[in-house]
Amino acid sequence: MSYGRTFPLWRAAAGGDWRAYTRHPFVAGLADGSLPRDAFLHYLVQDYLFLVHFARAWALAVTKADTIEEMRTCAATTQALIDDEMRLHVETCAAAGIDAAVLQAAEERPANLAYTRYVLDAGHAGDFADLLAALAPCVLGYGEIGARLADEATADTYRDWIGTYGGADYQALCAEVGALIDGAVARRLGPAPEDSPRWPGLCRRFATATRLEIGFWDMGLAP
Ligand SMILES: Cc1ncc(C[n+]2csc(CCO)c2C)c(N)n1
Repeated sequence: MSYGRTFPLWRAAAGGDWRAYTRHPFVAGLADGSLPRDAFLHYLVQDYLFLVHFARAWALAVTKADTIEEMRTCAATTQALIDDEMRLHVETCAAAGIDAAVLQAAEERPANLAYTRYVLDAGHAGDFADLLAALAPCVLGYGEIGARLADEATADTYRDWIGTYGGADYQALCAEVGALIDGAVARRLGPAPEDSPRWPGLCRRFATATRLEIGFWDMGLAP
């Protein structure tokens, strides 16, 4: 999956950390069904809290956008997050006896806090491009993982999760976000963004968020 022009460059700049994120043992356990159920549910509860803050980050992106088209994509992503993605969490947890009140009252793990607040700070301290560089590993990494597992999964234990991220709707969102990033970077860094003095900083933001994704999977394996 390339999801545009910029993402493959940022992914390459993240080096081995990208592979450690997208081929983490947690991901392998989703693919072959060996991930213990309690680890998965613990991850989902933390991920619900994560999504609350990611919805805030995409809403912040609306306020940092420069064009109506950028605003529209960020507003649509905020809504999809709240209405579609969070539903997977709420419904899967409800089926396991974890109701909405328990989800909302759960305590955030430090790895979760670190990641979500890093992304929000990237948006507060920087501009739209900084925020997108911090958001990209999350959106596009899950797209890459979902597409691969849709092909390679050997068990259907976690088919709902895999179907959410490997499915056509989510893959279309990834293509849209990839195009949003390409346009935003071209608009702010010019036609040869790799030559801009801002380029290394954006690569660094992407790489940091990638490491925080690894930390999130690690946390998932330690209920
Ligand atoms: C730790 C963690 N990383 C990424 C995602 C995936 N994700 C988060 S927000 C969003 C919608 C668009 O931003 C998507 C797909 C997740 N759920 N949990």
